[in-house]
Amino acid sequence: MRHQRQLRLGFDGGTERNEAGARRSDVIHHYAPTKGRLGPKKKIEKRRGDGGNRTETGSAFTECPLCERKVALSTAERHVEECLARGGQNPKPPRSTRRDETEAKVDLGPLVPHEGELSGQYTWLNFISVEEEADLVAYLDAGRRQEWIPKTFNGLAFHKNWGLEVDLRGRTINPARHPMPPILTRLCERMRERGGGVLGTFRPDEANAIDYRKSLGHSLTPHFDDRQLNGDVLCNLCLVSDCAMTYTYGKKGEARSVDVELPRRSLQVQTGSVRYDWKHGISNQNLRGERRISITFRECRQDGTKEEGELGRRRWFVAADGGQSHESGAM
Ligand SMILES: O=C(O)CCC(=O)C(=O)O
Ligand SMILES: [Fe+2]
Repeated sequence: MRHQRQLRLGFDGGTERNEAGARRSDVIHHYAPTKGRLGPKKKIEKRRGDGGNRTETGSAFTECPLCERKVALSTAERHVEECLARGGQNPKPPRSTRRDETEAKVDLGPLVPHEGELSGQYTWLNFISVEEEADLVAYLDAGRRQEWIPKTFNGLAFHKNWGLEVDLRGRTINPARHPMPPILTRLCERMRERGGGVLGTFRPDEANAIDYRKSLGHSLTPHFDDRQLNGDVLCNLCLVSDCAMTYTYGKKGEARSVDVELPRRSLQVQTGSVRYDWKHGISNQNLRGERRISITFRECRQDGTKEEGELGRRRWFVAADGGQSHESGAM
């Protein structure tokens, strides 16, 4: 059965009319998507007066009523247009049940792919030596440019960051206040030069370190690193002690979960399905030692900023019913 759905679209303060000349309160599209997966109650509706960055639940994401993917408010307009053009077909169906076709063809170099269902998850064992690990920890603890600071976002721990700064609330990418230091850029070069096809073009321009203390109850709550502002590849360097990272897929109650061991001095790579379809987190009990440090390397999607600029003039206010997102994961 096809459901008639209502999509109410609008523009932010100062822009009373869209390009077609319609008043913003008049811009209502009715359409019947090809799939009837959504109930008739489900609608996207604009909300006025908050700059268009947050839904009523405070989320920077909303659910597309057509494909049901979570999309950033800042990119919702383009997404819905593309989705409409596809007749409501999900533009990126979850890939969790199949391995990326590229995986078979790419030279993996030292990357060991997950043996089970986590397509796009790789481990590079002994990415750094014992001496390099000691130097890195000493560098981080010396805190000459930045001290460890407590964080509450995505779970309690201490953290610091380098390189471009992703503002998850404002949906912008800002210049670096703390440039990536040579001790980290050397590691980025190693990833690119020795990491085979998966990392061959990886040029991280941001990194964050997290310092977990088991006795303080630290953990990493399940999250996606930002799927609009961060790039396709994430690399987590593991220091001081081992842990198990838990990947979860699907809605609460019916979610599948898979634990992956992350040995100290290894580099974990997340891309493809594991990066986009599975949340990742680390429970306190899965920290194997009293202290664990991770450094996560990412590429920012610079086009995310450009898009934000282009859309700045006519931002969408989109609030999906109950559409609170668990995104906003990246540090
Ligand atoms: O601690 C880790 O290994 C992962 C950290 C992480 O997921 C993040 O910073 O987004
Ligand atoms: Fe993460």
